[in-house]
Amino acid sequence: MADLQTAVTSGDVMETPVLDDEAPDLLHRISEEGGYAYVSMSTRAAGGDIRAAEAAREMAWEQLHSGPWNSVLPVWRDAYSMACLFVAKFHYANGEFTEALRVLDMGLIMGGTVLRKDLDSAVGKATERANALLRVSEQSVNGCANPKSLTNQNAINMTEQNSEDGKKVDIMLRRFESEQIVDRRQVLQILPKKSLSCKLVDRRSALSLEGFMRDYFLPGSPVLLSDCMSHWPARTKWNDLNYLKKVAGYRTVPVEVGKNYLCNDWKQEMLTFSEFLERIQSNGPDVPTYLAQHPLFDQIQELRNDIVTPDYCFAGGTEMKSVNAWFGPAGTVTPLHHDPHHNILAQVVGKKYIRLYPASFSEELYPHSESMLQNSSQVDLDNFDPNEFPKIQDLEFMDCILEEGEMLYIPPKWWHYVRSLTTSLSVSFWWSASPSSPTS
Ligand SMILES: O=C(O)CCC(=O)C(=O)O
Ligand SMILES: [Fe+2]
Repeated sequence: MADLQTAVTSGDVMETPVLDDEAPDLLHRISEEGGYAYVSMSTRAAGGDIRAAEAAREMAWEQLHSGPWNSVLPVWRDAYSMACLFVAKFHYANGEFTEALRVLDMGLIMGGTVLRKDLDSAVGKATERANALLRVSEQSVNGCANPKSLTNQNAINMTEQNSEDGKKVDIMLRRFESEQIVDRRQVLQILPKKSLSCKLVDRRSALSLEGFMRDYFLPGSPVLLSDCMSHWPARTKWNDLNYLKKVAGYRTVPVEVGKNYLCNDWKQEMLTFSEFLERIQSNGPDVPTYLAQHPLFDQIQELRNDIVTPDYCFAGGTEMKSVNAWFGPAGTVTPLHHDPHHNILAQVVGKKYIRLYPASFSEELYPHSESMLQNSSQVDLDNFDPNEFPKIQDLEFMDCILEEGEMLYIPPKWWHYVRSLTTSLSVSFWWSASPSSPTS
């Protein structure tokens, strides 16, 4: 017990070998961009001044928000990572491990690539410490030690929450199970008009890569792929919310709150994964909280180990563009839109309704005119006036219910609308075919 406690709170330093190597060059490049104040604050931060570290982080943050995301210079993203590492170092030295993790996650989410290794390894160390603290405080709740003698109040709070966890997690799991039982009549009441009445997407079991290429990839046609995910560790692990809480509970993730990204009341928030799981549990379908299109598996290695890149993504000489998580409660809607890449959407937990219109129907689907939204339709399939959007009325589409353990292939530029019917955890793999491929 004493050993554990010492191991947890002894003030060892958070090492940052890449930063130590890269800092002079990075600071030089930042001053070339006119970031003299940032350079001066960072230099003071490196010398042990926490307020300077925080000021540097603020300055980099402002640069990240000074214009459209794609116009932000990469050097400012690396500057943000560097400042996050400085700030996290102070928290770490003070035994504030969950706070250090929050700052490091912001660095991973918003920062650049140069200091990624340091961020990942610091996350590993801080997670270890936060978990050790949690174990100590759990033991203290059982009467072995005084939790107030520990430094990290967050870990204690988490233990206090955990004393109810037996009950809570049980409820979560029952909810997951009962949500699987959704009958067709109930589903049709929730879905847009005419759902499941047109052409259903082909469903193929254990389809070979050759069969996939020949019948779907080359013709550019969607297909539901079943019996090809049973080997994913996530298929067994992610049904247990306790597991997700354990590997990712302290980590910060960006979530979307509101009906969908085209609505005025829509906003983004940063939550810990534990807070997010609690929201999933408590949210009514009116205000869903959706962890949508987030590269969670670049951020959280343990979760990366639970998923497997489908062989189908190697069709056409793959260049993987992004692997994203889409986690949320029943009732999340991704409005009608298209993406430029091939997509395998893999359903790990729960089920979703998906409607697809071919790429060639673009004109009839009333794309927004602003450049940022040109890949989204103005039509809200859940509620639209046929007089305003007459062309979509009789348009044929394909649709399906993507069941747990199945994948859907969506060809590039095919329009898709997605609604979760249960609590749902899915992963999308976007890839582009090499230029020599006929479908690139
Ligand atoms: O699952 C969703 O809500 C949307 C998925 C999607 O749009 C995609 O994978 O491209
Ligand atoms: Fe999409």
